[in-house]
Amino acid sequence: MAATIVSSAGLRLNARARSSGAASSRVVARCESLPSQIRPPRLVLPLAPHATRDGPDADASGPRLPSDLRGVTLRTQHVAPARLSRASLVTRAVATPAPVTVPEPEQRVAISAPRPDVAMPNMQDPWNDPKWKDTKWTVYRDVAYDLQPFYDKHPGGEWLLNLAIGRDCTALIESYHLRPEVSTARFNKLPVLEDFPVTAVPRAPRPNDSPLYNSIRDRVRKELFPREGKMEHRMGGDGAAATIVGTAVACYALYANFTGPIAGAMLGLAGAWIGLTIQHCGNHGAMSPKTWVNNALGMTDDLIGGSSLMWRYHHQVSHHIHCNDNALDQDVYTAMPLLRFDARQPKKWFHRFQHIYLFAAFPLMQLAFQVGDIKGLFTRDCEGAKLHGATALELATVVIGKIAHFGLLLGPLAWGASGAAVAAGVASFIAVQGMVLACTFAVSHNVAETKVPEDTGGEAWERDWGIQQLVTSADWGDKVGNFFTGGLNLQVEHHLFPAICFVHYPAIRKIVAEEAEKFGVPYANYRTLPGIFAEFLKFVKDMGTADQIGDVVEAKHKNKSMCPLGFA
Ligand code: HEM
Repeated sequence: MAATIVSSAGLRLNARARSSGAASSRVVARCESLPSQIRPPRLVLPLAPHATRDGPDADASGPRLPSDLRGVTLRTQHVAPARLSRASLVTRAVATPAPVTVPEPEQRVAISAPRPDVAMPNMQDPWNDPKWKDTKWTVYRDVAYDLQPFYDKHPGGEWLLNLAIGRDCTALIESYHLRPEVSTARFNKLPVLEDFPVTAVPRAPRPNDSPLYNSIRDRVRKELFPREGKMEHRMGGDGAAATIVGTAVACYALYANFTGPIAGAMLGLAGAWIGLTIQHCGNHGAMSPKTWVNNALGMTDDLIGGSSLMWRYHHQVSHHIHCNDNALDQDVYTAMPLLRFDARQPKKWFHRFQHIYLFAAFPLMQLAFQVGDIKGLFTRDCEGAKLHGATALELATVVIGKIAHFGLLLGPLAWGASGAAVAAGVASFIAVQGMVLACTFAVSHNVAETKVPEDTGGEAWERDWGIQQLVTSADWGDKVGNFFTGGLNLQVEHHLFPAICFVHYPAIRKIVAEEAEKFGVPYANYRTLPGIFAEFLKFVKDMGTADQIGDVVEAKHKNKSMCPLGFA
């Protein structure tokens, strides 16, 4: 049996069904109509591998088929491919004989992407309703809670808890706590907000509904951290932290005494090392069991020119929860229109040169962050996530951080360095740090196999979160890369376990690889940084000319302007 399914984004799926017995046949969905350079060889249908959805009576809480395939009776089958290649995006499904229903074009529903922290259209607005406006509300699995009684008691600290305020926190809760039964049990002690308009709050993904994720996490708990409750998953990074801080202090001493482009470049390298490692892991609450240590290390981001507050919202709420989602992960769309990292974004004539001018744009990344941080302070919005829970102290860190950062950079003027030497040193610092950070961040989510066409997974919150993390991230290198990038080279492991200290990722990686193979989910893995960087450049070049796929999906920005100055 062979059928052609045309997706809502105009993709043509050739569903080949080979008879393998009277009752079932095997279907391989293959994406054929995209230009070869942007097309993953096979299309992922991110269904939970052991889950079934056999028609309209299936459990409503279970995984849902991509909208194009609704009507096709599919039952997923556990398949262990003989060899996992970095480019194989495979889902095989066992189909019970049933007619393949191809939706007519007019029946196709455009994917809407309500912004996660703005009221759904035509619903009550708990963010602005005086009844709820000042409540520290959160929604966990369709129930609204008041977090106030837990405010000073959260073992992960107040700043992380604040991320949950004013949104559906399900994905944050279930991806951050290694013992989900402990963290979710705490909800039983929190006041339920009975008449809260829960349906007005856009739903978050539900990691605990992912069999793949649950399976990996169970093994990580049992095999790597059997002494449960001892917080060992947040230990082990002290030596790395001391080395990195020591290096940064030494580089600053060099810069202070020999101010100029070379010392500025050295300081830029040290700043990038901080940015990749201790600030990142600290802001995730994963460098230490002590909250104050995580907060202090997290604030090194402010010293190197970023903002720890903006980073927590941007990175953890927007990027981690919706990794590589075209409309909800701000890392995908904020580089537009300058850089096009996704074929679903509109193409401009100059994108064909982006693989060249990218080398001029990346060194300026930090300047873009500076503008974004200041804007975010006024708008209480970092583009991908509103700062609903940010306290006055957290907001103050943005201002204090900028003063400290520029104070350090311009400090040599106070003890006699010339303006030209300081200017050269600062320029060199900004360019080197920006280049290193941008390159290291970008490769992990911008190679061909990390881009899954939008319409393969249904609505953002419906997708299997575990599979979504695997198929949108790529690993490279091993322990050495892990030390120098704070685990960002093992991006898949980092996305699955953001609250585990990076020193444990190489061990977790073995479990991830085995489970991915068992579940038949592709796991992208490059041997070296140059290897993945070459693929990244090729991908950026391809994106410069690739035809646009489908409609542009944008998050809806109802209540967009919260800023008295009219920003946003
Ligand atoms: C919204 C309600 C939340 C509740 C009820 C809650 C509950 C808890 C509980 C009970 C623990 C101790 C866990 C254990 O001992 O195994 C914990 C730890 C922790 N929480 Fe939360 N939490 C919430 C929100 C968050 C958020 C939004 C984040 C991150 C963005 C977060 C990050 C952490 C971290 C990093 C720890 C440290 C220990 C660990 O890794 O389990 N929590 N939380």
